[in-house]
Amino acid sequence: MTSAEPPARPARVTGPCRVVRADRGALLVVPADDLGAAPVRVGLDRDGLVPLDASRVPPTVGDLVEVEQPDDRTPAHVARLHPRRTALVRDSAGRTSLPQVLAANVDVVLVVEHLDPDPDLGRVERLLTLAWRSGATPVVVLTKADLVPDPAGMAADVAGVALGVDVHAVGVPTGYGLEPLRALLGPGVALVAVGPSGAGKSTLVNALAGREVMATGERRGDGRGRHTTTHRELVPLAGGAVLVDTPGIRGVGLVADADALDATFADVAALAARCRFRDCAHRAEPGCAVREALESGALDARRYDSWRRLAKEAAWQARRSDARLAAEERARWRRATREYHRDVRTRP
Ligand SMILES: Nc1nc2c(ncn2[C@@H]2O[C@H](COP(=O)(O)OP(=O)(O)OP(=O)(O)O)[C@@H](O)[C@H]2O)c(=O)[nH]1
Ligand SMILES: [Zn+2]
Repeated sequence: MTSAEPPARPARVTGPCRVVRADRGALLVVPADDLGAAPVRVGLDRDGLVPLDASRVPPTVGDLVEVEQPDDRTPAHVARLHPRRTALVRDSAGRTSLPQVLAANVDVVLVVEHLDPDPDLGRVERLLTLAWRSGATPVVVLTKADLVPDPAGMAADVAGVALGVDVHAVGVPTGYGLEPLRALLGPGVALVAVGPSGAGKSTLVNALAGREVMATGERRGDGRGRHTTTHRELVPLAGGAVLVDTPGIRGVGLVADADALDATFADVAALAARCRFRDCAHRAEPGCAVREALESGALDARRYDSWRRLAKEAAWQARRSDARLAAEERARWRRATREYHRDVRTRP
């Protein structure tokens, strides 16, 4: 393990750096223009937060930070966070906490689903919504193509629920379909792979990387944690691309919002826009374009149910975050009122 310790006097890093791992008290960073460089540890302020515009936020893997070190005797510190181009978020369970940013500045979200057993279309729609919400470009990858007779036909079926998204079928043992995915690994492109356990995320990423960068299902029976304290979570791949792999991303749930749902379900959104009433609930209202499409068969019942379910989740999350905001607003008022009364009391 000693060989993995950083050198006693680490290389000086200043200027824009990418976070390759974020821990409670410190960041591991590499220069933004040399993502394959050996990571350097940079301490954080006591609160673990970093200035971003007028606020302070917890930094996360993938973040671009500005590191300053006036001279060799002063430890390097993080001066500020660059605004995030994209953010993969998880809705945290706490009542007061905001959605947790699992990774920042991800460019491509690989939505990984197996062809054998049959792909779960609802899960693909769910993960596409998560990907759209992040601001990154989703790409669907259907694995285990080598195990089914008609991977192209199955991919066409999935493409029917993944509007505006590239869908690729791949079989890693035979190399089937891997070439078009390699084309995604341009310089500086950051990817994540999301999907259910056993879908083949690690196998796929390792095949693209040409070496083992993600531990596969078989290799983790040894009881050793994959994540040691010096383990980077932003891993260089071939072609200058990087993979973001954290324990949290593997099992990420849904954070939906109305815009992300409209992107995933552009067909249903277009129908809903044609309903007679703007607040149509698509139940029994006259002039409901969604119900008409369901009845004529133009809209698939499974897809409609999937949309309803995710829309309900999104609405629930929106209400919950409204409740949080209201609670925070009340707390701010209480503080302000208390300070006002204190000021009045201490006035000469
Ligand atoms: N035949 C075939 N098997 C595959 C393919 N991709 C993955 N597998 C197998 O599926 C199993 C699960 O693959 P993993 O890559 O570990 O799956 P994962 O999505 O990373 O799973 P977690 O680490 O649990 O999230 C392994 O036994 C792989 O060998 C494929 O394209 N074809
Ligand atoms: Zn309607």
